[in-house]
Amino acid sequence: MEFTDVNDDLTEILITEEQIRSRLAELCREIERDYAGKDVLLIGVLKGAVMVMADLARELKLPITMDWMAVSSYGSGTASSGVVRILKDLDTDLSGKTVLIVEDIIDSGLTLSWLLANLRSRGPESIEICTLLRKPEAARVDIDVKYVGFEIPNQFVVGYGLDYAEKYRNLRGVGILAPAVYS
Ligand SMILES: O=P(O)(O)OC[C@H]1O[C@H](OP(=O)(O)OP(=O)(O)O)[C@H](O)[C@@H]1O
Ligand code: HPA
Ligand SMILES: [Mg+2]
Repeated sequence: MEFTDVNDDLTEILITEEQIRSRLAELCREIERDYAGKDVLLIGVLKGAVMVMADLARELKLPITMDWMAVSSYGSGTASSGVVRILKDLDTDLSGKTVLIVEDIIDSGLTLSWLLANLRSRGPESIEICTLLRKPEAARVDIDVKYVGFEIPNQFVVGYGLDYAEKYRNLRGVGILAPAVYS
């Protein structure tokens, strides 16, 4: 699916495929510097982080392993319920591990703040966050995020893994969803 097929559903294309590719490459160079000599466990948060995980992991010139956790707080709406449910837990034991959480978006921050507390209690050596997108104006909790791709306005976005009611995840860039689609 390309943007042209869903143009009516979007008010604006916010970030193109090429901008994502180039920003992820910059972030990877930072991560490579910060983690030189380490084995990094990337933890992807399903389902939204699938695209960023796939591209980030292939761009990184570091020995990495991957694991996945599935949590959901949005269901089929556009606002966080604040209630985070684990739909699938990790397969990996985190004790002593160097962990980098990979997310598509930090919106209210409620999902990650809950996830961080949960993962920290499992005894990793270190734990940091890499997110493609962040909405500073939407933050309801303060989270220390080491790697941020783009700061975006407080509007509901879709594409590159991000969904509305499970749709639009396969768009190659990120666009603002037209309010008419969800109101
Ligand atoms: O900062 P927050 O307000 O908590 O929002 C961010 C979270 O919401 C989305 O997940 P969602 O619950 O939609 O699940 P999904 O990845 O399967 O779409 C997104 O992928 C983040 O995990
Ligand atoms: O803006 C968003 N779009 C899609 N999913 C989301 N989950 C949190 N914020 C968003
Ligand atoms: Mg979602």
